[in-house]
Amino acid sequence: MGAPTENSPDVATAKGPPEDPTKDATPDKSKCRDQALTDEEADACTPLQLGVWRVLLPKEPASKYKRVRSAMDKWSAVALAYPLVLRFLLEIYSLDPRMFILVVVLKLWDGMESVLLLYVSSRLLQIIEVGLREGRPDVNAITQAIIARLICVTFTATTTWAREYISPIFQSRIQRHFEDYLLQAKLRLDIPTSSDSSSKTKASAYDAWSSFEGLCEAAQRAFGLTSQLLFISQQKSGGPLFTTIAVVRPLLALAGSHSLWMKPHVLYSDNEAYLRLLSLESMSGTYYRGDVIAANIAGWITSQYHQAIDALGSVTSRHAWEQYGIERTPASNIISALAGQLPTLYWAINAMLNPATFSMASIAIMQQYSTSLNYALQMLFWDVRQVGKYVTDIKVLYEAAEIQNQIVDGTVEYPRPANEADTSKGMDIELRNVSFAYPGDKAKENALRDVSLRIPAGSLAVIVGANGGGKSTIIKLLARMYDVAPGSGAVVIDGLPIQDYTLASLRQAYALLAQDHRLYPLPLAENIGLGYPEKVDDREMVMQAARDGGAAELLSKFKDGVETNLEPVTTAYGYQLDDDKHKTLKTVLGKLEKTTEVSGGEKQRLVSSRTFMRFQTGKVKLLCVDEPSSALDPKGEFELFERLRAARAGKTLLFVTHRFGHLTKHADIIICMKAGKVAELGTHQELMALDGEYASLYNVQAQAFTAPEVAASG
Ligand SMILES: Nc1ncnc2c1ncn2[C@@H]1O[C@H](COP(=O)(O)OP(=O)(O)OP(=O)(O)O)[C@@H](O)[C@H]1O
Repeated sequence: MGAPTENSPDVATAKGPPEDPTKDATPDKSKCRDQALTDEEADACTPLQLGVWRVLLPKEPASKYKRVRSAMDKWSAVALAYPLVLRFLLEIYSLDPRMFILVVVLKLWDGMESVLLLYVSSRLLQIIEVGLREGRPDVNAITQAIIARLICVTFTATTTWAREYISPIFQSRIQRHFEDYLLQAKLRLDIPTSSDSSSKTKASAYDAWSSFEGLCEAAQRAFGLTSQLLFISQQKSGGPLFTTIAVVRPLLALAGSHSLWMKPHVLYSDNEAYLRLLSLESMSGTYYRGDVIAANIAGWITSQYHQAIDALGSVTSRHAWEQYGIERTPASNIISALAGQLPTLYWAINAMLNPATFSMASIAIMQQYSTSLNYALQMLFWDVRQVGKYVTDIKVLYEAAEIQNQIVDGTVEYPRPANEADTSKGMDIELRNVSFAYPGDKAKENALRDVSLRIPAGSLAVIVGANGGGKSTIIKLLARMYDVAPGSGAVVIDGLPIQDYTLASLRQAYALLAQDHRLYPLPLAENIGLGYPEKVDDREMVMQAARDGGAAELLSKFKDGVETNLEPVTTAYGYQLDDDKHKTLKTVLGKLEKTTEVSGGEKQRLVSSRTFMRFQTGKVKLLCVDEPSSALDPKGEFELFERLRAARAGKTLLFVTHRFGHLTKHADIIICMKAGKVAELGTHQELMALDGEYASLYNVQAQAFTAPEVAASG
């Protein structure tokens, strides 16, 4: 992104007079079309500009009738989801029936207690009123009312405590249950499905709890409001007319309330000056520290930052959620405030028409009723509006287990019986006219273009070529991390299309060693042992794998040996720690946060050991090695390749590398890739004789050792 220019619409606005935050909050279709939206997308959205923020809302139907229909459709969808909600509630009930009932009863009681408090308070006020009027307080009645109020308050405090005490326990039960369910749902997803942004993998166990709590809350509010309405409408100081008047204000407030928070929307900033500010600000963080210091660009960052501030001018960056609710005129605020005075007006008119009913207690009671109803209604509307979200969350939760993987499982077990395919030497691989583009890829050219090649069982094949040539993509297709689209060629394994085999059996026969493998946040023994999960606890096998992978020496460096967890999950968190006053706490926090660092090469050795552990299954028929040696020293690299070659019996070996030497010398077949195509194919001698792409890549590296000055210094 370049610096803001005069032509940038946002920057141009920024230089104008201070702007009314809601001024731009009008549909602005032309601007929407200016952005990176297709015509179809622009037609489906209503864009708003709120300061630096651009908000895209789904288009509402134009006519009022259609809007009402659309709202009704939304609610009928919520209503139709009741079997799912019932399933959800029954599932939670079955986790702990007693606790479920307790939580629900306590919630409903919460709704009732405001009515009880209203009753006791109004009773007390009436007794005091009578006492004042007669000049002689009814001590008995006052005592009784106060005792009743104290009991009521104590009971309320106890139930509140019980709710607070029980809720976290039940929340943990519910979350653990759904975490377990989601863990399984997510673990079964393949790479294209889990990276698909539209997939339902965003379900969370916390949402399960909050949906349950929210549904209980909505039920409690509805229960509470109904009991209040019934109670107040039957009181002398209340009555049906008063009740109706008292709910006018909250109803008006509801009709006039605009909250972006509750609406489906997409929010982003398209203000170049603001985006530049964010980028520059992020460069002050620890992530860029080293680069910023080395390049000595602190001064440049500061000056660019000031320029971006000037360019932003007075355009507000206050969050769009806060800006959205601001009205353009005070009209609705005034109407709502006046509506809030209706109960007082009612009381005043009533007092004038029926002076006998006039009393200080009655006005206090009315005020109480009206405040209580106002609050109960607002809370009910708030919670009921959320019900749609809870129902959606519950749907998403259950859909997580039903997501169809994009990689469809086959039916044939690998390896096939010996009479159908001989796999004793390893896996036989063929790519027939394969073209492949990554899902959602924006590149002009496919990652692979009409690639045909054959790697006979037991061969040592090496793929070389320039960056982005498609080398790793071939390996990913062989692991069925992705599938070739129908009609774009075929990957054939031992004579059958790769899709025919069951994924589990195929992956057992496959070992992948790549440069970007991660260490799991588990002890090293498990990190290595998980190459062969069934034998993960067999320390002898793990140590053998560590020796083969070149990690044995490294393991002996750690106090806890193979039990060391290099990257444990950290939960330590410090809050409000002062550098001077809380030195000890800071030291403790520092220790808790500390992870053990190992070098890139050492990490690679641990990951390589996992591959050697996998060899011990005896089922590996294809070993794919994708540049695992970039972090290794030359000796480590040589030893790794030698040990991998030594373990090649019964396996096809496929290496991706940029380094010519040990591997290319031993290769039965070299595949030279360029821009997604097979540029050349053959042995080292054959390709050198061609004097093409391979020879040119080889010569660049060879020159470094044969150039005259090197030869002279040697
Ligand atoms: N996950 C992905 N999504 C989209 N495009 C990708 C993805 N992975 C790779 N590509 C693109 O596919 C093309 C081939 O990538 P590939 O990783 O196979 O190249 P390579 O030959 O292994 O490169 P290198 O030598 O740099 O590792 C590149 O243009 C790359 O940008």
